[in-house]
Amino acid sequence: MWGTHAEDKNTFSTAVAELAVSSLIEELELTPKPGLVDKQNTGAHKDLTVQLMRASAESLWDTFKEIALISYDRFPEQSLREEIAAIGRDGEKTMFRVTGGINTHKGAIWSIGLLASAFSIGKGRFTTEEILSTAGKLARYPDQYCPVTDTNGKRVIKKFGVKGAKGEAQQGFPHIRQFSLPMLNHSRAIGLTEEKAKLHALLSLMAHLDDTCILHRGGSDGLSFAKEQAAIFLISGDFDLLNKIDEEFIKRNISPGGSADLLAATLFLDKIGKMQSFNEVSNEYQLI
Ligand SMILES: CC(C)(COP(=O)(O)OP(=O)(O)OC[C@H]1O[C@@H](n2cnc3c(N)ncnc32)[C@H](O[C@H]2O[C@H](COP(=O)(O)OP(=O)(O)OP(=O)(O)O)[C@@H](O)[C@H]2O)[C@@H]1O)[C@@H](O)C(=O)NCCC(=O)NCCS
Ligand SMILES: Nc1ncnc2[nH]cnc12
Repeated sequence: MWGTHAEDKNTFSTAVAELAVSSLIEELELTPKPGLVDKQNTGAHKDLTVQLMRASAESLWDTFKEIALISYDRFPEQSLREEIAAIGRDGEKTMFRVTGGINTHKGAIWSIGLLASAFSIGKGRFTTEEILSTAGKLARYPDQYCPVTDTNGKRVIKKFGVKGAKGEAQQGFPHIRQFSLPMLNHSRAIGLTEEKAKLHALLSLMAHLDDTCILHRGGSDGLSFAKEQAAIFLISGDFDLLNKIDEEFIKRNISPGGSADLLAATLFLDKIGKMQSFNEVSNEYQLI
């Protein structure tokens, strides 16, 4: 049953916000995640708790809804890029207010914000590939109002010559496309539980991503160690290893925050895909 354009847009955007926030919470609750906050411990983060991260995730509901609202049925173009950047920056302010200045979800606002915008541009009908490439296109427009502040990411990108969160998005999220989404689906196909499939997806990101959060805390030795440990886990398939890797990451102050954000973005796309298949089977198009 269809409503007016304004009603459809509002219903759609509410659903997008639900999907985005529930993806952040699903990532948070996935346990055991090496070096990250989860239900078992706060990983390599002395200033974070699972409650604070949940509050941060929930505070971003309006940000994702506004991004979806403003993007609905638009074209990926410079003006839209600037409009969602302004909403994203307000979202960052909200997050910092809720967390007392701690960066919990900046990378996630960026990545899921762009994907939510792309999904909304296509009014929910884009395939995963189209969402990823449209998000990449949006990210490639220059952000002329971006403040010239120094960030951990910018410092690390300059020092180590990596692409960081911006490059990942501008290239259309190659690590999601090549590693985490295929790994999630493969793990399900071989009969692993949902929890294990998501842990596989996370570790597949960690094994390949140049995570600026790890580089900032542990330099290139920290990053090489993290990638190696993730690869050892994936080859072994031994889930008990995750607790040992967690202990080691905590000792070395390693936090794969960038991989955590990309896992949340992967879960967001996965939820979209599932919802679209359900709609196809029921032979009607409805988002919620
Ligand atoms: C383009 C922006 C993402 C800004 O980028 P920049 O690199 O300058 O900013 P950072 O402040 O460093 O944040 C980038 C966050 O992205 C995550 N990340 C890292 N590597 C990757 C990667 N290869 N691919 C994807 N994502 C990645 C990472 O987020 C996680 O780490 C957080 C903690 O990091 P940090 O702040 O360094 O904190 P600590 O380690 O605790 O250090 P201390 O300071 O305490 O010592 C964690 O919370 C995760 O979120 C990076 O932090 C973008 O923000 C931007 O330009 N936005 C403008 C608005 C806009 O255009 N929006 C459009 C769509 S909404
Ligand atoms: N679970 C988590 N722990 C620490 N930092 C994060 N950034 C995003 N998710 C995170």
